[in-house]
Amino acid sequence: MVSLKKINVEVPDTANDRRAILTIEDLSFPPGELTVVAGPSGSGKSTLLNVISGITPLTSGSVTVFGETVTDFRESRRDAWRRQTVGMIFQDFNLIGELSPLDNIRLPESFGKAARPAADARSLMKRFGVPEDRTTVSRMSRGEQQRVAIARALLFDPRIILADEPTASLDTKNGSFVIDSLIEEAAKGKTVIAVSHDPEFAARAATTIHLDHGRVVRKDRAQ
Ligand SMILES: Nc1ncnc2c1ncn2[C@@H]1O[C@H](COP(=O)(O)OP(=O)(O)OP(=O)(O)O)[C@@H](O)[C@H]1O
Repeated sequence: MVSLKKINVEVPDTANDRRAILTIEDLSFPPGELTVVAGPSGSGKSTLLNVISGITPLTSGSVTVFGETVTDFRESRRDAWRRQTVGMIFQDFNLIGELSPLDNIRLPESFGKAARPAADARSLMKRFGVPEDRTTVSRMSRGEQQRVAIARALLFDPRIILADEPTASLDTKNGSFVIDSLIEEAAKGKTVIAVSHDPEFAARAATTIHLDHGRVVRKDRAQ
């Protein structure tokens, strides 16, 4: 379980000195489920993902993941924790264009030791239908690049998967493939949280959380 308690994130603001961009009293994300986070631009969706992964520092509050209060971790421990516990998938993929798909998938191995052994990158390529004959990812289509990004996010078999608009720049077929893959991961017991405006995503999620002005304004549970 990922639990957020009494979260407040403030940023410097020229007009008011400080401005709250995320305020959450109590919010939990259960394992084995896909949760979609929706809301207008600037409502705090990416900030919420970054709070869970420990990238954005809190002004106050705590994030507890499987019994560990990760907001108490020192930076180096949090980095190591993130590497082995959180898989991140981004709208713009964050791949290195000059590297091959295989090297992109293996990239997290070079960031330091992880507690869990890395999965076989070639098996991940097969599972996600990544073409094996491309020398660099810059020569791949967006749909193919997103498959590489998903495979990379799963390299250390993370218990949490965070995806920021992972279908936004994809056509319907590739978008559905991404949603299917994330639902498959949730079915294995992972906590999957995806920011998305895509109605297909929300329709297939166990829960959709709506944010506005940094606050949860609605929570829809699938019937
Ligand atoms: N480091 C920061 N410093 C100042 N303001 C920030 C910072 N990070 C985010 N913000 C502001 O916080 C608000 C929420 O940003 P966030 O990126 O979480 O929104 P979002 O819902 O993901 O938006 P979008 O859908 O446009 O990506 C925005 O007004 C943004 O400008």
